[in-house]
Amino acid sequence: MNILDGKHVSEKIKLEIADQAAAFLHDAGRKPHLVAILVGNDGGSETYVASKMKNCEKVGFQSSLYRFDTTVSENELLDKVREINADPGVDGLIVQLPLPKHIDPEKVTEAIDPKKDVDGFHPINLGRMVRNLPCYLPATPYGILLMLQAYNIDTAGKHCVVVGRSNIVGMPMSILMARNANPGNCTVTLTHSKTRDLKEQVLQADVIVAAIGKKNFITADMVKPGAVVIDVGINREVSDQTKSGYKLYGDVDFENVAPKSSYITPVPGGVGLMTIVGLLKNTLASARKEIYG
Ligand SMILES: Nc1nc(=O)c2c([nH]1)NC[C@@H]1CN(c3ccc(C(=O)N[C@@H](CCC(=O)O)C(=O)O)cc3)C=[N+]21
Repeated sequence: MNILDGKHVSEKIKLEIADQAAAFLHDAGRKPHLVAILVGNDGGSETYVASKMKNCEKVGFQSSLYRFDTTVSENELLDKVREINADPGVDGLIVQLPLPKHIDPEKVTEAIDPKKDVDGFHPINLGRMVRNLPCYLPATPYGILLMLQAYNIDTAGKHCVVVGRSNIVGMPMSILMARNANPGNCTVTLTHSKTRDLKEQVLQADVIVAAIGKKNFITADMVKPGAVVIDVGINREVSDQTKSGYKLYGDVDFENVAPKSSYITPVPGGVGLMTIVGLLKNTLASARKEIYG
């Protein structure tokens, strides 16, 4: 069993990004600039956005955070998105999800200029991804691809079983793993809450991507010996054992699955850290006009 070390890989890639950000500053006279919009004060969202901002500073990006109260109207939020779209000094814009119920996340996502959509959530970027055209890949799937690449894991011809069909992880991940690309070239099964005999499906997998959102959902009896296990879960539980007051659990029963796997991502210290790298790489690509010119 080998640990896919998100800490190590993300730090290494961040050094490369920092070099490229410094070169961009030298050439363009400004830093790559990421803007985040955060609505309300969901505990998870607070931590992730804070981490994104902190990592921007670390690699020499400018970052700005716009906060809104939960009571903000959809129109007010859309106005802010349009204002940032029009600002030539901004390269990337993300609106942290989830949003309060009275705001349609689809409307907000589609209001973001696809050229600044460094989350890769806009239907234009999604469509371009499906067609294997240059685009911003969604940060978490992108981070997973970078992790597989970092460890030279060859996925061609393998059977990949994705568990969970969310717009931000499971669905795009299933498309990326099936594409004619490396990593990719897998035979993909996308499973979800209505899948029958889920255990039998997952047992077929050479590569498992677990993105369900339930602690310890993937147990050792579901895993073929030698499988590559990618755990996207970030389930928080209150704990007085940690400084932060909470403990993170993945979707995989790590303790029992790890000995059966060939490679496995830990939580924390795995996919979450790579997600941030995906976002930083998209923001740099936007500043350098690599995707849309
Ligand atoms: N518009 C939007 N874009 C996102 O990219 C987005 C989002 N909304 N909503 C929620 C998910 C979740 N997400 C994570 C980012 C970093 C960690 C991360 O850094 N995790 C650390 C630990 C963090 C901790 O200690 O809480 C780790 O796994 O080691 C996790 C999860 C981005 N998301």
